[in-house]
Amino acid sequence: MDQPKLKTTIAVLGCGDVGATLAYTLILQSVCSEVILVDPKKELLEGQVRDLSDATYRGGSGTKIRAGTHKDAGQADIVVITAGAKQKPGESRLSLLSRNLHILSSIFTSMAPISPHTILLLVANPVDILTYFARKLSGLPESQVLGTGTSLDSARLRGILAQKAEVAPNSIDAYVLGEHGDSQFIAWSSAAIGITPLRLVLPDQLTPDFKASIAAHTRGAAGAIIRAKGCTSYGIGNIAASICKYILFDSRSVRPLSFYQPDLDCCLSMPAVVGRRGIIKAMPVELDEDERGQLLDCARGLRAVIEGAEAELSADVKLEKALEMDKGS
Ligand SMILES: NC(=O)C1=CN([C@@H]2O[C@H](COP(=O)(O)OP(=O)(O)OC[C@H]3O[C@@H](n4cnc5c(N)ncnc54)[C@H](O)[C@@H]3O)[C@@H](O)[C@H]2O)C=CC1
Ligand SMILES: CC(=O)C(=O)O
Repeated sequence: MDQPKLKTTIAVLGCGDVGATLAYTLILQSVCSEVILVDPKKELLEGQVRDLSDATYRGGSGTKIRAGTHKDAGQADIVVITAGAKQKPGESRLSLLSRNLHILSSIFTSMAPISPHTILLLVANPVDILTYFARKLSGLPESQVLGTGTSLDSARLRGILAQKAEVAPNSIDAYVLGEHGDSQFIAWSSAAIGITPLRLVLPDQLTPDFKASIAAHTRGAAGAIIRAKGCTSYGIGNIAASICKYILFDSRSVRPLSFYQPDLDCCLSMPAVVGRRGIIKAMPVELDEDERGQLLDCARGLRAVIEGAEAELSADVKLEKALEMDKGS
């Protein structure tokens, strides 16, 4: 396994609610030696850097924080993309696609040339679709491009199952897989507490109604928080920071992450081993027939969105080329 190198840099693109919370968590947990923040809102960027710097002066975190450009970010060990619009109450993640795909495309233009060793971690929504396009736009190997995917949904699932089973959340081994969005599904057939299958721990409770209510809770968690406070940031800040730590420390942790699935031709979440080179390998998963069907439905839905977005992106590129030619003539 690789040894962590001495200077480690994480660039966080977008320093709104999610980017700033992530940067704060990276500092508190001493994940890297340097955090570079990038945001076109100059005043906000300067304010966040000054405020976050104040958190580094006490307690010996050792992490330095500074403002940077997209070009600087392109040379970082990890680039975390939180740049983009967020959902308003009642809006779906997919409704952000057009806006956030344009932002993503402009980010890769500004970051070029990107270091061939950089790992890209997508957070902005719709995260599975943006992960798919980040892989194409960056030209990086597919193992180096990943999205937080259903890690946050899986954490939420752990939380609710821990309450029901009256055990600590970290004793729950259960995953939400597929899309970080409405077509996500819970892999109930492999859910366990310690080494005990969930069906033995909750023998009377594990009915179709119970499963449906847990799935609705998990799927609806973001919407409920956004209605209450306008954004979600702490859960994702902690999760994205942990993924950065798994990468830089080559920890080989197994997490549900969004990455390219060659057999489905899209990015969605399945369990994977995470280490210094990004996705080290996909873990084999046993799904029952119903779960397998849900996975295929999820992939079909994501493929349809990708095909629509591909047309939009190529129209965009054509328009940019036409404008360039116009300027040149
Ligand atoms: N994957 C997940 O589990 C989660 C994803 N999100 C997503 O994260 C994204 C960010 O959310 P918030 O931070 O709450 O939004 P926000 O609006 O507070 O911050 C977004 C920031 O991105 C910046 N930005 C725009 N274009 C940029 C560019 N080209 N380069 C760098 N920065 C740029 C904006 O100026 C803004 O400051 C949203 O798409 C949201 O849906 C949020 C929570 C969880
Ligand atoms: C906003 C979002 O994607 C989440 O909190 O799950």
